[in-house]
Amino acid sequence: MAEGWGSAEWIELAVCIVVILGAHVLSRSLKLRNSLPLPPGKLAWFFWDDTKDFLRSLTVPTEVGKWIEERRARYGNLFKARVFFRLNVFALGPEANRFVLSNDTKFFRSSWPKSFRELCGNSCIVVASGEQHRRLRVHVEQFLATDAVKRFLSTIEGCILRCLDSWQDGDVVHVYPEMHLLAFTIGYKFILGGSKDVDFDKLQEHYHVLTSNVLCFTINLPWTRYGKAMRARNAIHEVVYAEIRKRRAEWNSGVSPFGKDRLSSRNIQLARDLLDLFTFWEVSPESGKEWEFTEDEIAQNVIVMLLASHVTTSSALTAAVKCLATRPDIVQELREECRSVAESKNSNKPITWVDTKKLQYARKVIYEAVRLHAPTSQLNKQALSDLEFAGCRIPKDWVVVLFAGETHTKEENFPSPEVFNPDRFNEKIDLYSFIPFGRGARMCPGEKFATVLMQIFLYHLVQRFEFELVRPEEKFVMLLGRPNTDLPVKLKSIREMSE
Ligand code: HEM
Repeated sequence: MAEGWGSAEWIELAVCIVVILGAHVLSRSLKLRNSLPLPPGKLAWFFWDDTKDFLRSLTVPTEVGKWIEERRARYGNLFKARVFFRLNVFALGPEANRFVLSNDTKFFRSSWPKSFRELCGNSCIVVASGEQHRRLRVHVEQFLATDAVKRFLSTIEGCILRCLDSWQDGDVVHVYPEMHLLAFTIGYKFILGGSKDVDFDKLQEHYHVLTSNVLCFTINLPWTRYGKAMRARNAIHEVVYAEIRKRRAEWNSGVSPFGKDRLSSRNIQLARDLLDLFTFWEVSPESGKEWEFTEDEIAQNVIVMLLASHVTTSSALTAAVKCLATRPDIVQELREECRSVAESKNSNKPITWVDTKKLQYARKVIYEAVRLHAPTSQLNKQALSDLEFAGCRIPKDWVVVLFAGETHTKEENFPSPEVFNPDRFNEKIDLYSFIPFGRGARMCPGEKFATVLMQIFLYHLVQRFEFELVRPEEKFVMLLGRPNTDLPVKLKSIREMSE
């Protein structure tokens, strides 16, 4: 047989057989994949059909949750829909949360609208993927690990006391704008150092323009939302560039707080803020780079961190005040805990890390507030390949949408879900039923920081004031991550009451 065949011909034959067999196996597995059905649901022909109703459910207080509930009743926990310009699978409940979040970055990348990506930048931690995300994440996690938060406690407390000192007996305060300013001020100091050279009011104004227009059509004209947001973003970039150059000039002259050393995991405690961390991180000599991160990468990251921290924390603080204002019994229990911590020390002394550990009821109040009113209610993850979940196929590039708010308010996950009951956190809670900070590889690295900040705020608030809602009948919901109301509350000073 095959007279005259040499070894080259035999190898060619073997390669052909392997290729044919491989193609056969691949086509079988593809057939199998394609034989799985897509999730149920109607894909509207025109993108606007579903988008307008979905948008209403995100922006009109009386419509929140309706769009999802109607489809869940029709199709179950997994359904498809064409919303915005993309194909989505809406996946509800803890099992879907587990599947997606425990495989985040492996099977999924985060999915942000074009305007967000262009305004925040592809190198910022929330948009970056793969190796770039991992590298940024290592830095951010190291910095936000307990030690940096511990060192920052007195600054957090100082800002909170200044806020509460401006509140007087009998005042009506608008909680959301107050919390927004507080969270922005603290974030600014923690992330950008709070330099006196920066015009704080201007910076805050630019942030306001950026955050209110970050989701929009990307038409860059002077009068469009995108045009305004881009100008605000460029102005913030200039502030950050100026600060980086100032610090690098000091470092070059050897007058920085860490002389001419670079920062690394060995001396990370010397970093004054997140900007130092990104600006002076050590570079491996082989890389040939002068600095680990470019000015643009640093600006993108510090800007997105300040955005991610203050928008969410201010919404969560407002939710906590709203929940407490309707439950004097819970305020009383919280007050007792706070007083007992204050009495265990000289109450004029700054709060310590050990004190915050004792504020366990305050922590449960916060968790319960973000369970009921999750600031980041929706997580969007784009499939990196064809996937299988719950007997259905999720095609590559489709976006899986998870809803924290929906999981948090289902009877099967939290009995009597509408009741504000911090004691439910006495029991162990299933990890994927409670996801206000996400889970998995992209879980919020600022959770510890945000929780401690909120504990300290509640610690001082309830020892100083009673508070009641000015408009108790008002519905309180999160619309695109912020409350639908400024939440006016009337204050009664505790000291005045006991006199
Ligand atoms: C109550 C306050 C907060 C809430 C509810 C919250 C919520 C979240 C959620 C749900 C995610 C996950 C998003 C995903 O899976 O794609 C996230 C990510 C993130 N959060 Fe927070 N966050 C809060 C405060 C903070 C603070 C104070 C900081 C910074 C100091 C921060 C920085 C970040 C960053 C950088 C990410 C992106 C992580 C990544 O993509 O790897 N957050 N946050």
